[in-house]
Amino acid sequence: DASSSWERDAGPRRALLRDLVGGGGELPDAALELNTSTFDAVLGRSPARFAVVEFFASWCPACRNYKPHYEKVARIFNGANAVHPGIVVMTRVDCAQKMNVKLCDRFSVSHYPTLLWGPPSKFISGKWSPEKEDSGIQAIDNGRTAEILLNWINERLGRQALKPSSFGLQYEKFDNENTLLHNPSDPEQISRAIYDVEEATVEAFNIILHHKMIKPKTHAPLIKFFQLIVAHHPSKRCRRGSAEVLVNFDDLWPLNSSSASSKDIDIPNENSAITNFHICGKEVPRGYWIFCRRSNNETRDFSCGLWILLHSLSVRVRDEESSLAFTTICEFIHSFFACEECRRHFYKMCSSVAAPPNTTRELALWLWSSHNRVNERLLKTERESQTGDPKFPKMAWPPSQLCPSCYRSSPAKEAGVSGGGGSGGASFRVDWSEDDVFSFLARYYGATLASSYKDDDQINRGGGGGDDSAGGDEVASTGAMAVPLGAALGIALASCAFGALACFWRTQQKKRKYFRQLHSLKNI
Ligand SMILES: Cc1cc2nc3c(=O)[nH]c(=O)nc-3n(C[C@H](O)[C@H](O)[C@H](O)COP(=O)(O)OP(=O)(O)OC[C@H]3O[C@@H](n4cnc5c(N)ncnc54)[C@H](O)[C@@H]3O)c2cc1C
Repeated sequence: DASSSWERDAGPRRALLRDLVGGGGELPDAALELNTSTFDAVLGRSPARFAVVEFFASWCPACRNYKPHYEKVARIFNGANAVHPGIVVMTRVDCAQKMNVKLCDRFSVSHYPTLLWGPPSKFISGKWSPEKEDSGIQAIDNGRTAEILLNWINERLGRQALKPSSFGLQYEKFDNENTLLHNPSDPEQISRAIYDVEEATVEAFNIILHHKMIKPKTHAPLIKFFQLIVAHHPSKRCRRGSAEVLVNFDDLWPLNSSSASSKDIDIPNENSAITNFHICGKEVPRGYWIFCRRSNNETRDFSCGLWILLHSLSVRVRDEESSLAFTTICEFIHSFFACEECRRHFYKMCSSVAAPPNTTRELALWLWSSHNRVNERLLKTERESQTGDPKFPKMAWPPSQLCPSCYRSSPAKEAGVSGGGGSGGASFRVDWSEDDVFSFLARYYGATLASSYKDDDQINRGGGGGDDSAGGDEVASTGAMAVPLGAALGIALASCAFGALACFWRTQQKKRKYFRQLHSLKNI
């Protein structure tokens, strides 16, 4: 029968697979990492009857935490030491790599990680979309843990009578390593985090474009987020660059009423107008992570920078803007943070709020406590899977070294060193003094974050050059801003009200439409 023939052929399959993965098959990872140029060839040569492809993004923290689970299953089927080689080939594709963007598009990857299952031949030059049932490829809707994924695979193979019995996991014991350093953030460094905030802003925008995330239903959340960053981004060149994109938004991504809710909005191609817009200016640093720099290869940077961007926005909005800023941040993360677990959890936290924040203080504290809840959850996950950055363990934040007065009582269990634990709500069972926390956040993500921007920009990058340099400009976004974008926009921005900016933008769009109509009438 099918299962015994699989066992009989295990030897040749093993040899073939070893060949396939190269040399002695001693790969650091059991799952095969594929890219655009190897995808079809490797799957085409695979002796396996089925393939699993994990589409992930190297910046996606949830994908990193998922990797040990996926690897556990991959080790059963792939590689020289596989117990059941050649039945299923387990692969992964990094969609964050530019060269793989088209490949990921072919399989309609809209969140990470996405797991697809099917015969290898169906993947070769194949396509998949959630609406197409007949492609021979199927989404693995729940493969959250190694156990669940293996059960799913067992079930599929059982249907095909392709397995001798259910494959089991051989669990490795994870050391509960307790050697993470207690390393609270250096207060001096936060002023340099503004470069990371710029880089995260650019990265977020690139991801949105590359993943064609601008659709009829995400149009409004993106416009609102642009309005928020035009008014309150801590970096002047990001405020200026995003204002230019915002003013041209309707031309770049026209919302055709006939495309209503389902069709994609056409993504501008490489040669189109969008390449003329630089959301944070032309000189924005790339790959320069300072504050968010990782100590090993797997963590931090973009997601760390994104948090800091959100915190820096939260302390800059005005009381009367806080409710709108809250929904804007929630909708932005929900629509555009392609880390599936992250956006789901974050949205849950947004939805569980009884009433939106009414003041800057409420908004900043809500974001801070939500971040601490994420820290608390991840502290446990990262310890179990050893996927955290050992130099930057998750902790109840701010640690007492940064803000002693934030702690009402002695922070015995602070900083996650003791395991944090705690079931109850925000933040590691710390008795916080919220007034002090707010003052600290306002200082830390407000003035301190922007404090050395000017000097650093001039000294470290020779001023960045030209208009895009943040160099001789005032940095703080709150209060009056003068962005040289023409009188009308200048007036709207000078009022620096994010709500007013929304009104202005609508008026501006109407005016543009009116002039366009006038122009076409003249042509007639
Ligand atoms: C909105 C959002 C939701 C996320 N959800 C998930 C998830 O569900 N699962 C997952 O695996 N990953 C999630 N992540 C990623 C995760 O939170 C971290 O960003 C990632 O693990 C990198 O951690 P880090 O050590 O750089 O510190 P980060 O948590 O990224 O924090 C960056 C910096 O912010 C400061 N900070 C820390 N805590 C606070 C706080 N409470 N308030 C203010 N400042 C603080 C510290 O200086 C820290 O270095 C999410 C990220 C974002 C932006």
